[in-house]
Amino acid sequence: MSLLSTQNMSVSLGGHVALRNVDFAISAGEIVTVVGPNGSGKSTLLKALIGAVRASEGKVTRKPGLRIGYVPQRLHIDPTLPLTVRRFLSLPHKRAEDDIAFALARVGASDLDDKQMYSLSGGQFQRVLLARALLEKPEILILDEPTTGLDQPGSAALYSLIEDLRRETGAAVLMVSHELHVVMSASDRVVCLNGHVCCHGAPDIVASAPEYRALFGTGTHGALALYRHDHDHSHEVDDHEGCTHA
Ligand SMILES: Nc1ncnc2c1ncn2[C@@H]1O[C@H](COP(=O)(O)OP(=O)(O)OP(=O)(O)O)[C@@H](O)[C@H]1O
Repeated sequence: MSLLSTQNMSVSLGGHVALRNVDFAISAGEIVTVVGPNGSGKSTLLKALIGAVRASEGKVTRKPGLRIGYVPQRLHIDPTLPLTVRRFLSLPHKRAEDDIAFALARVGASDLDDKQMYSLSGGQFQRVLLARALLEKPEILILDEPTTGLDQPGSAALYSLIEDLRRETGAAVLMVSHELHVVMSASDRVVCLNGHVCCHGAPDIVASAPEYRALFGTGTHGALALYRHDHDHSHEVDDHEGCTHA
């Protein structure tokens, strides 16, 4: 059974159709990456899956009682608000000190617990958000462009941490990313969005799909070949429906 899925889902935001007729599913333990141009509905898909925005048509199905750890694309913290990392991790639910210490240690951020949230670097902030997601003991981690604002070594370290967490906890990972060559190599499946699902499937299949190339060009293909890992498991059937370009 899928952890999360959508059936023929459309989402309208302020009269604008951000997503239409999306069929999507993610199963336990999978790493699925969502790619697509700016404004193609990637964040909207994630928000619909966690229930933060409503489907205007179709539906979203969640495994009953599903524990989700969500890392948003942006989180504005008022710089005038004194808020330590430890206190932040206890909002909105009070958390046990031990759980907070464990989550921070797990993301390599134990030394940050007394720091003010506004004083964190981009990479430290992302790790704290990941620690907060881990406090949910998630069956699925949902990450919206987790490496935004990080330099190349910083994003490589974060992706490697995400893979370690998946291996250790068995949690599925659903993320949005623009770093195609790195992320696609570490994903079981890639979903390419452009207001609807342009194509999806194993990274190499998507990278060579005409719909994907029409959106992203052919430049990443060589890099993908370099970074690709070997698959010893099977994938869903690929869907090559047509893609409309605005
Ligand atoms: N609250 C809103 N009201 C109206 N339109 C919205 C709203 N939120 C998002 N949109 C529009 O919906 C579309 C999809 O937005 P979304 O943030 O999901 O795209 P995205 O693929 O995540 O983009 P990016 O790569 O820039 O983060 C965009 O055209 C955006 O302008």
